Amino acid sequence: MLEKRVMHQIRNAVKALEGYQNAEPLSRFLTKFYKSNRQMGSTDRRVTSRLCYNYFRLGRAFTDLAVEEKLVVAEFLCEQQSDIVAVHYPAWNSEITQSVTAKIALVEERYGKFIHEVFPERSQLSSEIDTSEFLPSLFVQPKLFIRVKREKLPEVLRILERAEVVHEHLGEQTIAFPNGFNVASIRKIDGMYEVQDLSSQKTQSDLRLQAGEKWWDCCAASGGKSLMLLDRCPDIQLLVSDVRFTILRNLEERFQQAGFRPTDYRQKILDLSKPVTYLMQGEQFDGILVDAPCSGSGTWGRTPEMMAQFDPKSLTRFTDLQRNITKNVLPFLKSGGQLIYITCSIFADENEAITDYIQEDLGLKLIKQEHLLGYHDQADSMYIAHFQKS
Ligand SMILES: C[S@@+](CC[C@H](N)C(=O)[O-])C[C@H]1O[C@@H](n2cnc3c(N)ncnc32)[C@H](O)[C@@H]1O
Repeated sequence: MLEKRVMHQIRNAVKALEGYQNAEPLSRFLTKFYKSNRQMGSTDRRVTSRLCYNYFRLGRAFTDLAVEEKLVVAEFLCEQQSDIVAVHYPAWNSEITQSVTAKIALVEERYGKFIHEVFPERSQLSSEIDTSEFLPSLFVQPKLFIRVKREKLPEVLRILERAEVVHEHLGEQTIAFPNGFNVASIRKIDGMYEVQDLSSQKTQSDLRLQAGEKWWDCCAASGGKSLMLLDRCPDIQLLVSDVRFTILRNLEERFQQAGFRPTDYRQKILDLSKPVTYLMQGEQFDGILVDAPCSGSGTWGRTPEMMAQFDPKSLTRFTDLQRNITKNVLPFLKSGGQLIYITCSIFADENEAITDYIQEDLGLKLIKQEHLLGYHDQADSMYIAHFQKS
């Protein structure tokens, strides 16, 4: 019976993996896959998603193994209980609750060294990244984090406790939930929080903000960092911009849900890969936030399919864009103003090398740079550098 069920689970996962063409995020593909395979019930869908995500957590390792065998290895490394391991490799079943490091050793006993093959372009990693901690963390699904509005924290904590929801209050405004938790199902806290990774929440801890200051979030996307700025200091004058019109529409919706009115901020569509002087009417800002487009390599724990797909040549496209964006916003920063450069990358070319460029070529003074190493906390890893214009 168990064997039959496991065969069925593997068949579903293999079918999904064969259909996935790498052209879109795995989550989007799986939603479509389940729509066109309506016979799959909720358990089938849950197990298929888990198997596919675990499969991609092996990154570029085990390329010579059959998909079925790779699934067994992935389940062993990523899970604490697995019928697939129990059926296909019972010798590992009693070891499955061991630490990831111990399980890596067991896998290496059977297949030889593999851990350094998981992550692409390891030689490019910022020197701050400790691979002995980072690589094993790739087999652990990150947690879900929310940032609660300052004034709503006691109420949110009360509601979560009454509803007996498993959560950790990590201090200040941050609450963590086990991975896979559907926070939207707690309707009573609607509008009181934003889903935002722990490291992302830490990017503004050192920021000095004063009422009346003019700030520009120039790669705003749907406004995660901007909402945090306004939460810290609602009386700043905020401009948000992004190259994509559709994304700013999402921002408007999100700001509205968070209780902000369209008059609380201004928005522009700006392509900062080119100079934008003619569109900025001589504006000057006290602070500019550059949350730059990047490889996203610090977030691949959430999107492990990207590890296998990543094309190292795309790094130059990102680093050129990062240089151009920082250069093109600089004329609009007041003298004495702050520039905050952020990536969710762990590659030195997108982090320290851009910081060197901003200091040496653009002439800004580096105040502080920091890697927010999420692998200690089941969170994303990010980089932040804080500059001042003389
Ligand atoms: C890392 S995301 C920003 C995330 C956002 N700040 C947040 O906290 O949710 C980078 C953004 O840069 C934007 N971007 C990409 N190319 C750009 C360009 N040439 N000019 C301006 N923005 C650009 C992307 O559309 C994307 O929304």
